[in-house]
Amino acid sequence: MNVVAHARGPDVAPCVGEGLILRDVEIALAGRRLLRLDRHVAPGETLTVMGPSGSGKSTLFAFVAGFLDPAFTAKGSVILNGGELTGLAPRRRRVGLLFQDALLFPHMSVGENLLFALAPTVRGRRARREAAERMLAEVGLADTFCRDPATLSGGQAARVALARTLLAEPKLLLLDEPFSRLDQALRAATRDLVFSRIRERAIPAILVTHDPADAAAAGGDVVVIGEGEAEGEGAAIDEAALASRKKNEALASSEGGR
Ligand SMILES: Nc1ncnc2c1ncn2[C@@H]1O[C@H](COP(=O)(O)OP(=O)(O)OP(=O)(O)O)[C@@H](O)[C@H]1O
Repeated sequence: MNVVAHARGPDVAPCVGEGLILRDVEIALAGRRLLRLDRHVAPGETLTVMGPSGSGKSTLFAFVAGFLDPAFTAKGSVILNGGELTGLAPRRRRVGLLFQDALLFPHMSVGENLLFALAPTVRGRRARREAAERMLAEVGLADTFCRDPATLSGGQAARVALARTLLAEPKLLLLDEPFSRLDQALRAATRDLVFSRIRERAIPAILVTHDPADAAAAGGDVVVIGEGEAEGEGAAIDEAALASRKKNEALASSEGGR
């Protein structure tokens, strides 16, 4: 067990090189700079990126995941757990993505969707099925292995998408407005599930959202990119993030004291 990777709390500094570093990342389109970022995201933390439509949020994800359109030029480093990602083929980057839509394969059962993504390190038909069943139980969907994805509610489909992403054992998660299609009640529950799994597994994550409540639930730093940045809106976002951070730190220190 890698105890260091799971250690958290205000008094436990992450080891050098852990997590995600975006170092002097600059992306330009037709010679005009779209965005610049210089950030460290510790294991289990989520950096929230906000900005108006067209400010480059999806482009940032494409760059980090390795499928940036050649129309853009990019500079800088993306370093994950000490290793440089830029230059690696997308499938070798171990980046998990969650989108607005669950994007489940409609011709496969829920379980088959999960098995499709399962890391190849789990060998043997039975072990693979058990791993998928365990993950479904973890997201509150035990006994849905044979279900047709078309029969799931939006919230259930979002949970299956999370389970599928986690089964691939990603080292980094990119969350592209994954809660925006859910109604208010489901949204809160799904957010809690996603961010608790991110913290438990000590995965660094980046969240793109337009909703300050998502940013607050993520609990990490918030960056606002693009020309549309409004002072008042930024301040409200920072306040929400700060309140959530304080709550997380209080939780972490009470856990550490146990
Ligand atoms: N393949 C492409 N070729 C040229 N320009 C592009 C391409 N893809 C996106 N763009 C432009 O790049 C800019 C950034 O787009 P991007 O999709 O990253 O914005 P976004 O912040 O994710 O927007 P939204 O919130 O609407 O999803 C926009 O001006 C967009 O029109």
